[in-house]
Amino acid sequence: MQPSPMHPVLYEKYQPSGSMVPTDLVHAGSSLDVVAITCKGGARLLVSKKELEALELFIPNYEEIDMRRLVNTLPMLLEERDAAAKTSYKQAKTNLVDPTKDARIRELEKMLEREMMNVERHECEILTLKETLLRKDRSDHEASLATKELFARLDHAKQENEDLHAHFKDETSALAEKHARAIEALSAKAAAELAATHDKYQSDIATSTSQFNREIDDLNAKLKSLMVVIHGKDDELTADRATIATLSSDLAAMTARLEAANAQIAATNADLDALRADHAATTSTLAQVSTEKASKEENIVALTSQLRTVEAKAEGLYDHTQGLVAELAEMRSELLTEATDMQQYVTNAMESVLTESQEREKVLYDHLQRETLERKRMTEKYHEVSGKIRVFCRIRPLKVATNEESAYMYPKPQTLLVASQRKEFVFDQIYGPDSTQEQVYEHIDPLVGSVMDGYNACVLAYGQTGAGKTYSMVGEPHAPGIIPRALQQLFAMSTARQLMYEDRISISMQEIYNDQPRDLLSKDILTAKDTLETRPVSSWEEVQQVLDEGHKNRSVASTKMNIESSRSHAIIFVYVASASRQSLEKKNSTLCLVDLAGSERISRTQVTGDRLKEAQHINKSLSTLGDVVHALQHKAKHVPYRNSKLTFTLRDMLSGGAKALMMLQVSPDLADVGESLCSLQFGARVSQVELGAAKQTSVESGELLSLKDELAKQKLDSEKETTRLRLEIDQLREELETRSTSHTTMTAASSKASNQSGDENEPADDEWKRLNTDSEPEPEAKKRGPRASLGSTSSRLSSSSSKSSTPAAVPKPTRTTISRRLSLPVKATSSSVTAPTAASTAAAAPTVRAKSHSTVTRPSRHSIGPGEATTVRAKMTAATTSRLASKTAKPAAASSPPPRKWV
Ligand SMILES: Nc1ncnc2c1ncn2[C@@H]1O[C@H](COP(=O)(O)OP(=O)(O)OP(=O)(O)O)[C@@H](O)[C@H]1O
Repeated sequence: MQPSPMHPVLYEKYQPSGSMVPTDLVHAGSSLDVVAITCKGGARLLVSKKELEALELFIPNYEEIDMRRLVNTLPMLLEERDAAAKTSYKQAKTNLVDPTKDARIRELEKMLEREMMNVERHECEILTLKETLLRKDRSDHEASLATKELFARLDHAKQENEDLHAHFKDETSALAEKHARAIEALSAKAAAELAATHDKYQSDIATSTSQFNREIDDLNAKLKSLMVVIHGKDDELTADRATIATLSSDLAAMTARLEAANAQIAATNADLDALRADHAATTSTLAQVSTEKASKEENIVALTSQLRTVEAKAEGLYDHTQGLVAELAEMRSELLTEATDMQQYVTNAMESVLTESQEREKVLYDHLQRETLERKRMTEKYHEVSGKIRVFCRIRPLKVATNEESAYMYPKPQTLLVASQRKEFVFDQIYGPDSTQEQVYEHIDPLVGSVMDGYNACVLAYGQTGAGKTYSMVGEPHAPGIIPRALQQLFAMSTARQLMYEDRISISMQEIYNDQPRDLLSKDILTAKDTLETRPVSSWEEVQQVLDEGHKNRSVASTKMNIESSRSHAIIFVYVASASRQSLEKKNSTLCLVDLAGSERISRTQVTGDRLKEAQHINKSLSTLGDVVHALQHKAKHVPYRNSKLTFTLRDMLSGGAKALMMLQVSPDLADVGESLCSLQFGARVSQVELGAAKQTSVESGELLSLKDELAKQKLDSEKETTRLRLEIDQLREELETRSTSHTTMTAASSKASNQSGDENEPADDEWKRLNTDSEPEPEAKKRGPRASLGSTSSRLSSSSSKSSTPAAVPKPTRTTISRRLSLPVKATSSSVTAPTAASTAAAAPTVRAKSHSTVTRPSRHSIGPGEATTVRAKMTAATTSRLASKTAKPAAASSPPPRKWV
């Protein structure tokens, strides 16, 4: 068999390392006119001789060229060679025509054309196969994309499932069903989608596989047919074998690729299996969830049934509760009514308790008031009965300028300790530097009140100069002292009892300056014959005016110890004449308020001139006061009242007829301790004085009036008796004259006895005369005379003699207006006192001396009463005396006390 002029290009790669060309190829090449050439890299290529010729013609260094390039280039080279050969053939034909060769050439040309067509067809087939493979790749890619999408959706479904699951846990039983349905729907949908996708994918794969298989089958069939053609054509198609081999190798490659695709498909299937497993797991989870759901539903059913049971019970309970609520509302309304009643009851009870407690409180307060008053009364009574002079001690505050400590301590109540001297003094009251005027007056108030009950009372302030006597007695505008308070109290009491009593109050003021009494209202020096000017006052305003007037006239001077020192003893007499509107009883009492001049140590004050004289007089009068106190303390028979004008003026107040209180003023300054000690010792002595029980200066009552009638009757009887006795005496005288002289001795003895009784009043007159002329102490023998009775002051004040025309020559003191002591506070209550009428004033005990200094007779200031009583008493005395002396001598004349004068 002739080798074809055109061999298909077959190439094979051999080992460059000297491996031999296969013998069959060598053989085939030789037999088929094929030559094996070596290309670049030792690759062996089988080429036909024509091709070799063309290579040698056009590419002589073909051994250095890549085998593939050579293979690709070969057809072109052949065409070139053919074209060159044709050209040369045409030239030769033109030169030499060979019909056999021409036919052969034509035949070869046709064969070549056929072969080329075959090659083109094969190439078309290969392209078709490539296209099929590409389509398959695309379908694989699409399948993988679909799978990915499916996975994504599955993940999404899983996520949703998880979300729903998470939500499922939190949802209540009411939402469980809905949730489960959603999960179920989603699961079903996902499963359906998955199944659909899977089915589609499977069908796609199956379609692709079947198509591919069909194509492979077709290709195999075609290959087979080709092989058949090739084998059928045997030698002619040897060249085609290479092509078939190439195609086979391509097919093998494609098969490998197909296997790879199958492996990929398997992997995809594995993924699908995994997906299925996931799906199965999801399905099992769903089944579990469904189971749980079912169990929950069962629970819900059970709970629902329980709920129904409970609801049924609740309904029953609700009905029961409704009944209870109604009952409760009823009870509540009942309770409310009861509570309202109770509240009302409690309110009423509380009100009644409150009212009761208020009444009780009022009763207790009244009781307390009564008790307090009773205590005061009892205290007063005690002092009244004991007749002691009360001593209140007051310590003035330290002067601001001096920053010293106080000289005193107060270890116990009513006790004062002079720290530096270690001496203790006990007084009825002790007022410290912080004490107020109110506190002081609180304890003086009962004493002043007793004046309205008919007692005489005296308050006298004693102490060293500057110790606060005037402050306590007079006070200051913002802190009134004892005098204004006492007068206000008297007016207040008078107003309070005006329905029961008719009170008339009048005032006298005097000072004793340099042992010379002076009327502060009339400004006159008082002599023995003078009486004090008395001003009736009916209101506090009037009192203020009188006090202001009197204080303006006081002797005050500035000293080293006190800027405004009182240089005289100031005495205020307040006369109270009361008449009971019911029993017609009358009482006259006097309140004596004394602001003594202050004692001073002349060596310390170093005063000279008038001040020295004043100081000497002050000290002397105070020392006579000490003598009086000493005498009273030791109950001496004679009390030296007459030794000074001061003691003589105060004799009634210091002799048992009055309640006396001494305000002992002391200075807290350490420098004044010496003087203070003297004052305190004096106060201690005074506190031991017992004046005797004070008596009410009662006077005239309705009983007394009837007694007076009886006395008048008795007087008539006694006068008759006297006449009868006189007759008897006359008869007896005649008998005596006619009888013997032996009766003369008896008559002489009776006349002697009569003379003795007439001398009894002499000491009082002597004393009176002595005091009028001389103020020196009386001899002891003379002091034994009877003590001046309370009536003496009254007698003094009731003197009808006119004022002495020549006052004693006393040096006038320097007078300073003490404005601070004049502005005493006004109390509205006092102004309401009814002013006594002129007639009643005239009828009252003190007879007022007019401003014109005309002297009028004033009855006793104290207790003696009107002239009738004195007359009755005198007549009774006369009757008794005449009765006693009826058998002895002539009756003695009734003696009345001589009129008492000031000095
Ligand atoms: N208890 C007190 N509270 C406040 N000040 C007081 C008190 N006692 C006295 N004083 C003041 O002390 C000073 C002297 O007082 P006061 O003039 O009353 O003394 P006195 O004893 O009357 O003196 P004299 O004997 O010289 O007249 C005054 O300025 C007075 O205001």
